[in-house]
Amino acid sequence: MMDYSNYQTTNETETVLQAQNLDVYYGDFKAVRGVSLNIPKNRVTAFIGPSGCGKSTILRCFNRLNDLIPIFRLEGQIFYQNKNLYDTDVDPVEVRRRIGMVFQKPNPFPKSIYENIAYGVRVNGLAKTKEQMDEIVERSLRQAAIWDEVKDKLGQSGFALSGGQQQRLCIARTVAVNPDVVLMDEPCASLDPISTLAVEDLIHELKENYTIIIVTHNMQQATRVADMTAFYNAKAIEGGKRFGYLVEFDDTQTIFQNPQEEATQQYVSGRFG
Ligand SMILES: Nc1ncnc2c1ncn2[C@@H]1O[C@H](COP(=O)(O)OP(=O)(O)OP(=O)(O)O)[C@@H](O)[C@H]1O
Repeated sequence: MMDYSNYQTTNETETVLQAQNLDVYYGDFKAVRGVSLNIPKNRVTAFIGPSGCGKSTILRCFNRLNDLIPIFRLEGQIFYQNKNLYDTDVDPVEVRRRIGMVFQKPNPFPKSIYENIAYGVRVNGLAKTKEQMDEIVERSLRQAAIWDEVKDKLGQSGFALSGGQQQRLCIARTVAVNPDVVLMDEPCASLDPISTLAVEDLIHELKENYTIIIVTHNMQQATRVADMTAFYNAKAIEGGKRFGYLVEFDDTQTIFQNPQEEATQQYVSGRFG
């Protein structure tokens, strides 16, 4: 298996997250094997690959979200700014503030638009006054390119928005607590094409301030939004199970136009399986 932990990208930049020889187990089942890669700062990295190759599993390892699954176990290391994320003195709640997550289905809180943003800001003690809170709410909604659509109805329920607006509200909620990294697990999977383009435009803008990792099944989307692309594959083992592994990680253009591995070539050209 290829080891990309020392891989230098052509868009050379600082590394924010580094996975080293990552194995992930669900109970006795080793779902992901031997993943090593560096995630570059202020870039968009896409994870692509067939169903079950472990894209979401690996993504969730980066903010310790799998800790919530009792049978989950990880071997190997993940370093976040050179600190092992799984060290015993690391607080997973603080990890999830600094490494935020946007899910496949928009999941606003059953609260007002304003409160969807204010809640996390308040819990994290990031606003001292009402004015500061108002400022953070506005700035976050502006960053998520939804301010103009909601500024006159901040008191209305988040559920009253369209799916695409709800997803941008969830992105605003994520950036409101000043993360470094935003993980996105198929963020456009439940959106129509217009909303998808709005979220993709937003991803372009967000990378100025944040590092983004996006899982996507849509290869055009990877070519539109990602600087780097990691292609994972799944290999069959005894008992009808499959494990996921990293096949190739490179600039998006190289992955789509001139990959090193035959399997990558087949996947990106749609000749797969
Ligand atoms: N909570 C869980 N408990 C047990 N096994 C799990 C759990 N979550 C994922 N798996 C297994 O881990 C493997 C990787 O799943 P994962 O969802 O990470 O893949 P994926 O590439 O994101 O797939 P998809 O593209 O279909 O979302 C699969 O074999 C899956 O069945």
